[in-house]
Amino acid sequence: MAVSFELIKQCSKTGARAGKLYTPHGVFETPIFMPVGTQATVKAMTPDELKAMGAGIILSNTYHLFLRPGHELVAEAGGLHGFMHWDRGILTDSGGFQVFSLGSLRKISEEGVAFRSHIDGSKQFLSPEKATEVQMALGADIIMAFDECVPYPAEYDYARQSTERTTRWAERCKRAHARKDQALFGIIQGGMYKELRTASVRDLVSLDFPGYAIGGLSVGEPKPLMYEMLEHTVPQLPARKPRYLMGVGTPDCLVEGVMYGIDMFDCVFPTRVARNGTAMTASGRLVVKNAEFARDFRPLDMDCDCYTCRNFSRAYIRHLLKSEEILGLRLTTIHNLHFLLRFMGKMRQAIMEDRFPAFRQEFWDKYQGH
Ligand SMILES: CO[C@@H]1O[C@H](CNc2nc3cc4c(=O)[nH]c(N)nc4cc3[nH]2)[C@@H](O)[C@H]1O
Ligand SMILES: [Zn+2]
Repeated sequence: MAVSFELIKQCSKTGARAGKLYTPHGVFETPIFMPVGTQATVKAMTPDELKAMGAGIILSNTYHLFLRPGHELVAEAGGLHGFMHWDRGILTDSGGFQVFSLGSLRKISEEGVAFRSHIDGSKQFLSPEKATEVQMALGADIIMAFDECVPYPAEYDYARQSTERTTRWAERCKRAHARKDQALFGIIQGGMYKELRTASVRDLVSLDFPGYAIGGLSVGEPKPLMYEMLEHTVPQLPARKPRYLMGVGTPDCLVEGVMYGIDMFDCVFPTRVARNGTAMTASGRLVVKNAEFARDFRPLDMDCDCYTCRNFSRAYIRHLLKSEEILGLRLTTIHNLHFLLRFMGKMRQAIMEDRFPAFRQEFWDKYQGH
C-alpha cells in the first residue's frame, strides 16, 4: 500500500481523532494541515524553512503544472520531489477545481473538460485519464481523482448529474492509475444535498480508494451549511481510511472539521493573506499594514515562538510591507504557516489527552471571528 492510515486515538465525545499517515516520503501525524504550493513552490518559502516549521505534506496542482512547465519536464527532473527539492510528502489536486475557477470558455462533456489556458489562451483538454497521467508524471505521493466541484448554489438535478459523472470519472481514474507508489483518493461530491452526498459516498467507497476527500465545500457557502454537510457525510466514510477536507484552512473551520472527524486539510488562505499583510493569531486576524501598528514594537503574536515573532516587530513588518520589500511577505508567511501547523499540533495533543471538547470550547471563547 503506497499510503496507509493508522487510527491512534478516537475522541470519546466527538468525531475528532488522531492518527498517522504512512507515505513513501515519511510518516505524518494527523490531523494535518498541508501548505499549498500550487506551482511547485509554497510561495516565499524555501523547502528548509518549511521543514523547520514542521510541514509534512505540501500540495501542488495538476492544472497549473500541466500548463506550465508541463508534466513531461517535471518528470525529466525526477518528478516534483526532485524538481522542487522536497523529500517529504506531496499531494496533487487533479485540476478539476482549477479548470472551473481559473480556466475560461470551459466545455464539460462525459469525456472531460475543454478549456482555454489562463496563461496564453491556448485550447486545452483534461479528461480523467489525462489528469491521472499528468499526476503519475508529477509523482506526488497522493493524487486526486478528476472531478467536477459542484458549484454553490446548484440545482438538485445539476448536482445529481454532475456527482454521478464524477463517480464515473473516478472509476476511469482508477483504471488509468498505474503507479503502485502513489495513492489515488476519491473525491466526494453531492453539492449541499444530503441524499446526493450519501450516494456519492456509497458509490466511491464501493470503488475502494485508499483515502477520501470531501469536495464541493468551502466554495462560498455559509459555514453552518458546510458544517451540516460534514456532520452528515464524514461519519459515513470508512473509519480506517484518511478523510481530507479540501480548501479549508482558517482556525474556526479547522476546529470544526477536526471535530467531525477530518484528518487532512489544505488551504491557500494562510499564505495568501500573509502576502497582503494579514497575520493569523489565536484571537483572530491582525492586519499589520494598518497605521495603528506604525509604532507598535511588539511581535505579531505575543504567544508565538516563530522566527518572525522572536525577532521582528509589527512596526518593522509594516514598514517592509508598505515599502513592498520581499522580506515583509516572507516574515508574515513564516508566521501564518507556523501558527497553523502549531495549532494542528495543539489539537492533536488535546485529542491524545481526550480533552478535545474542552480545547474546542476554549478556542471559541477566545476567537473573535474570521
Ligand atoms: C473559499 O476559498 C477559495 O476556495 C478555495 C478553497 N476551497 C476549495 N474547495 C475545493 C473543492 C475541491 C473539489 O471539490 N475538487 C477538487 N479536485 N479540488 C477542490 C479544491 C477546493 N478548494 C481557495 O482556492 C479559495 O480561492
Ligand atoms: Zn509568529
